[in-house]
Amino acid sequence: MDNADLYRKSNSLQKRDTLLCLEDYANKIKWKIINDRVIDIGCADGSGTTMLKKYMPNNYAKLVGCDISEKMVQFANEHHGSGRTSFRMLNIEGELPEDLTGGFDHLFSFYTLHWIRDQEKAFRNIYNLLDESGDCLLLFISHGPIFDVYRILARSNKWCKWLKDVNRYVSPYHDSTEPETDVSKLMKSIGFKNIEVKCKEMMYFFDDIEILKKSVAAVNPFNMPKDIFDDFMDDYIDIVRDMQLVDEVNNNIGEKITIRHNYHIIITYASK
Ligand SMILES: C[S@@+](CC[C@H](N)C(=O)[O-])C[C@H]1O[C@@H](n2cnc3c(N)ncnc32)[C@H](O)[C@@H]1O
Ligand SMILES: CC(C)=CCC/C(C)=C/CC/C(C)=C/C(=O)O
Repeated sequence: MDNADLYRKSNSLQKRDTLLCLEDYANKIKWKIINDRVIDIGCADGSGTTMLKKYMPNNYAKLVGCDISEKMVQFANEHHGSGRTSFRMLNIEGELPEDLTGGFDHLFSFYTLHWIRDQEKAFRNIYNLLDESGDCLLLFISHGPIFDVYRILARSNKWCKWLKDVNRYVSPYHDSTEPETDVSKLMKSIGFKNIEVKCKEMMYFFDDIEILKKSVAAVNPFNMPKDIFDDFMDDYIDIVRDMQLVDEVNNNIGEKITIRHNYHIIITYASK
């Protein structure tokens, strides 16, 4: 996924949940009197990073959005970079650049950590990005039907060739019966303190099939030729229908279709 403009236009679900999370948790963040240094991991187009400003003191020192995608970082700098706000490449499960280590008072990450295979490395990096007594607020998917649909398509003769690495893109907690315990134990083992982990059941309704298709396309991780992607999406939607997630209601002004999306997210607050 590196189409920043498509993601910008098709991330209402992610934006809604990020705002709900910030409304609930922003008052837990231990803001300094002045010169807070803030980092956002997995910034994508940068609009979520900019949203953070509404919940931060105005006198912050710097706000750095990071992403593994060069295209996302370039788009974010062009559209949201200014003064104390900048964007740079960083692989949160890679080696930390020296200049970032211990450099932040607060770390945020929304809808990113479920993309990460090496959870221990990523959480250790989060710990090491924080200055002493720094804190973090993280939101990521634990369980979601999108991953079940990926797995069904990966088992089909038609799509197995393009989805060979399907489990690379399934949340590490999708099959877990105790995701809260998994995350809490991992963070405790790394040395985090004041650990709060909540698994929340969420529901979101897509107003029509085309909106759902664009939302799925915006986070599509599979590399396949453009000329077969529409067919892939049609088969994707057929499986969503088979899962009884599409409600077709006939009202007096014609057929109304909504797609019900039930999923679980993990929200984590902790300090160093
Ligand atoms: C679904 S977007 C979330 C964007 C934004 N945080 C939001 O909530 O709308 C996930 C982002 O994480 C980035 N990402 C995936 N793996 C990453 C990694 N290992 N390190 C840093 N960013 C990564 C992707 O490039 C993508 O831009
Ligand atoms: C009914 C159904 C399968 C809906 C999928 C909805 C959707 C596009 C979820 C996004 C999941 C995801 C990986 C988000 C992200 O990383 O931002």
